Amino acid sequence: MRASLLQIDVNPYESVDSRRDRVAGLVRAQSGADLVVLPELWPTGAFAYEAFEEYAEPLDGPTAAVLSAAAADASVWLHGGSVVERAGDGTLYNTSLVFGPDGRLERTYRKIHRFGFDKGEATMMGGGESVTTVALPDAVAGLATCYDLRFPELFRRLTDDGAQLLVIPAGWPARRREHWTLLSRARAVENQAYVLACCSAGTHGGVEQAGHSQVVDPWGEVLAEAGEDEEILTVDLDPARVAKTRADFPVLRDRVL
Ligand SMILES: NC(=O)CCC(=O)C(=O)O
Repeated sequence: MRASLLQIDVNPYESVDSRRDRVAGLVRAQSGADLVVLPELWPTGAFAYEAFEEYAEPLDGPTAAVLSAAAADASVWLHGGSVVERAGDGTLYNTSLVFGPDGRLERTYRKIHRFGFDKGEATMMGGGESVTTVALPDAVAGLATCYDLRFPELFRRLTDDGAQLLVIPAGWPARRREHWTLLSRARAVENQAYVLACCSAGTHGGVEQAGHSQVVDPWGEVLAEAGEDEEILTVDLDPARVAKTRADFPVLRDRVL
């Protein structure tokens, strides 16, 4: 199973429309992959709070349309990172969209843990309530977004629900980069699962992004790690390694709580 993580530069040097077109072109170029992953809130950047209202969109909005077409053209599963969703009642959510290779929207996930303490998404957005997995042809993927990474109980729930890959789009700040790479590895080791952690690059809303997207195997080995600039990581995964790791070193079996 081949996965491509697109570490997109979210600097505000291009409009949201041009970025959508550029990202769609990058997705179309990944036709050899089985799964393509984008970062959190890549159209605006995760810290461009002032742009959230303007670019909020329904689940069949402009970003979904562009991603659906790109997934179908490349014939790939596409985890489209996340968008600012405007729900029917007007509430905003940080919502991930997963498309199948025919361009159909197969799954959505509303970020459960909102970041921002007393501002930002914590006050502007609603929190998701559903722990969400999606069955890909070769593996079950568990969905989480950025700040969710700090909450191991979510990942244990995903593992209990059958997740073999933990897919985490993010807009993680560079000033906490050590936490990003450390926690990504920790979630892989403690759940004996692949972690596909896809961050953005660049600076927006005054926040420099961590980059350093990485793919970690079920033993905690980093198979690939990006630098700080826009970059594409392409990695071959063997989902059978998840079952083998869990059988050879059965810590999940030995849980007490
Ligand atoms: N976009 C986010 O969720 C940021 C999370 C973050 O900055 C942190 O956990 O640290």
